[in-house]
Order: sequence, then structure tokens, then C-alpha cells
Amino acid sequence: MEEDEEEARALLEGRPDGAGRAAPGVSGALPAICDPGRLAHRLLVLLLMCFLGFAIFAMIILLPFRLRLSGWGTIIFSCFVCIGQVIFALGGIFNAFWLMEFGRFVFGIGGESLAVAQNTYAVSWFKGKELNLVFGLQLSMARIGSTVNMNLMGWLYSKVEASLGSAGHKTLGVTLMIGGITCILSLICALVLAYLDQRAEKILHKAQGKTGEVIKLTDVKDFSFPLWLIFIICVCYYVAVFPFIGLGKVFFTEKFGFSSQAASAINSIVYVISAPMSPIFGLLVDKTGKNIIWVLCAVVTTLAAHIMLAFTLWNPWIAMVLLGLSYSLLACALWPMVAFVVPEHQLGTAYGFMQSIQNLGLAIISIIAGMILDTRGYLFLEVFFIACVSLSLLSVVLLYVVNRARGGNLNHSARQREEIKLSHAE
Ligand SMILES: C[C@H](N)C(=O)N[C@@H](CCCCN)C(=O)O
Repeated sequence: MEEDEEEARALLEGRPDGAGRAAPGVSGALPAICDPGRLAHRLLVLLLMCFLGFAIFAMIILLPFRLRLSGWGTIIFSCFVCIGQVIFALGGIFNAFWLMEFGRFVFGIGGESLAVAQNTYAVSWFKGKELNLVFGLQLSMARIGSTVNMNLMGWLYSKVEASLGSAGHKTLGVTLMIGGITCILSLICALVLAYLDQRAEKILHKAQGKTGEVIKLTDVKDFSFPLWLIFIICVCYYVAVFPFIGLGKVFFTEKFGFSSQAASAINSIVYVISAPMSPIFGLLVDKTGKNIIWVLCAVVTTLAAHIMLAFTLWNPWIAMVLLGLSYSLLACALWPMVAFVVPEHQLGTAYGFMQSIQNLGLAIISIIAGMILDTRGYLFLEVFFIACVSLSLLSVVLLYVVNRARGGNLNHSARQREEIKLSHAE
């Protein structure tokens, strides 16, 4: 029963399988994830799900655009999110873990495609205006959601537990069902967005696809070298942030002797900082331009934060605040760069690819990080994350060089961008 409850809490707080428990590898017994047979099976299933997910994603995202129904695409993705959440909650209620996994799969197809649509909308409406700020605002909203989730769901679970009179899978399922109300709000926003977009198309006479340009998966072969470098920076950076936060609670209790509550607080600080800071950094990048330099600052700061966490016993709040600031800055400066290196009709494919590669990297690295933690402990895990951020840093430096050599616009100042815009208008 106690295990059930801990599993439920881990799921609610977004931790990977039982990540809230004492690190098993460190304390002795190897967990099931280290069983090679089971691990290979898990990896295979995961890869298959990724490919299947991507294939479905490609069909769903490409068809609506081909049919000039981009607003419908957003509504369809939001429906996937709602249905996925209901299946996830039902899996909890009926104690069927496979159903919960399937629910997350459906949710993932909708949620990630929705994020692609969100990025594409943002660029098509705000390119050449306050694009970095808009990405900062999007991130801020997402992080307010993560923070509320981290802090409210545990409380909601206790309330449901009190009213049902017992803890466990049923309580978890009901809590997840109530939490799903936010998905309905998201669907309502998608409906309003689709209406506004259609209205804008009518007013501005800019029906999508009228130029004859449609999104094709084969666009991938036309992606430029700088775009591939942006993808690599994204994957190598994010794998050192999200999986670290996933395992962070145990890290702070084991290495720094924090209580469970203090470890939760420090672990969520990255998201808490990101909520107010992302729009501020977005505005800063808009006012100054020079996206590559900002990305470079963010990656170097993240590297410093991981080095502090790995090799010092300094108060970890310093490193985590740095990580929160650098993560917010990176997201504001990196994602809008895609819009500078691909033509508008390929934006959906480019953002779709970026997110697919990011998710594939996150899925694989989360498993590898868990294995390293179980078999070798925290120092090795931190060294692994440092290696990932270093790869990201190398790619940023390469991007700087390539962009400069090709006379690219990724590192233009705000004034240069304004001048180019004016000359185009003329
Ligand atoms: C959700 C997606 N996979 C992701 O990682 N998003 C970034 C920010 C994307 C910029 C705004 N749409 C994140 O840091 O959460």
C-alpha cells in the first residue's frame, strides 16, 4: 500500500518510476530497470512508440496544413490531449498501468503537436516583431502550469484521499481526472485561436497554401547545416535539464542531505524562476538581437551550474538559480532562431522535427541517466550531464562560425534586423 502511494505521488509530481525513493543502486540492490532483458525490451518498445508516434504525428500535422485547415489541426491536437488525459486517469482508476502508458502516448501525440502548432503560429504572426518575447511568454505560461502542477496536485491528491477514505490507484485516477480540467481549458483556447486565425486570414486576405507551397516531410532534405546545428544544441541542452530535474529530488536528498520537502522546493526552482524571467529575457533578446551570443551565455552558465553541482558542496541553491536563469534565456533565444533559417512554408516541418528529435533524445537519455544513477551514482550522472552540455556548447560555437562565414542573420543586432526589414518593405 505504501509503495502504491509513493508510486502515485511520483507520477503526480512528474518524477520517473519511483524516482522519489532512495537511490537503489547507491544503497545496494539493483532495480528492475538494470535487468538487461527488461531494459532491452523497454528500449525497443520505447523506440517503436517514438516511431509510431512520429508517423501518426506526421499524418496529423501535415494533413490539416495540406487541407488548409490549420485551425482544425490545433483543435484536433487539443482533443488528443483531452482524450489522452482521460485514458491516463482511467488507467489509474482501474489500476491498469498499460492503460496509463497508452494515455500518455495519446496525450504526447496531441501535446507535442500542439506545441509545434503553437511555435508555427507564433512565428507566422510575430516574425520581425517581438518574436523572442512571444516565445518567452509561451514558456512562462507553460512553466506556470508546471509550477502549479508540482505544488497543487499533491494537495489535491490528499483532498481526494480524504474524501474517498483511502490512498492508492483509485485516488490517483480521480485526482488525474480532476487535473484534466486544464485540458478542457486548453481545448477552449484552441477553439478561440482557430476562430481568430480564420478571421485574420479573411481580413488580411492571406489564405494558407495559396502560394502553392505545402508542407512535405521531404523538406527535411533541404534543411540547412545551421538548422541541424540548432537541433543538436536543443537535444544536447535539454537532455541535461529535464532528466536532471526528473532525478533531482533524490540528488538533493542523497548528496546534500535535504529533507524531502526542501529537495522538492529546490528542484522546482528552475520552473519557478522560468515563469517570471522568460518574458523578461525574451524582451532583452528582442531589444538586442544577437541570438547566438545569448544562447552561448545560457549554455556556458548551465555548464557552470552542473560543474558546481558535481564537484562542490556549495549551497546548491546558487547552482539551481543559475540553471533556472540560463534555461529561461536559452528557450527564449534558441527556438525563435528556427524562423531565421527556414522559409515560412517549412516552419511546421522544422519545428516538428526539432521536437521529435528532442523527445527521442529525452526518452533515450532519461533511461540512460536512470541506469547511470543506479549503477554508478550521482557523480557519474553529473559528469554525463556535463558532457551533454559541453556537446551543446561545441555546437553553439560551430553555429557562430558557420553563421559568420555564410553571412547569416542569426547573430544580427536588433538594429541590423530593423534595417533589413525596412529595406525589404521598400
Ligand atoms: C514542449 C517542448 N518539447 C519544449 O521543450 N518546449 C520548450 C520551449 C518551447 C518554446 C515555446 N513553445 C521548453 O523549454 O519547454
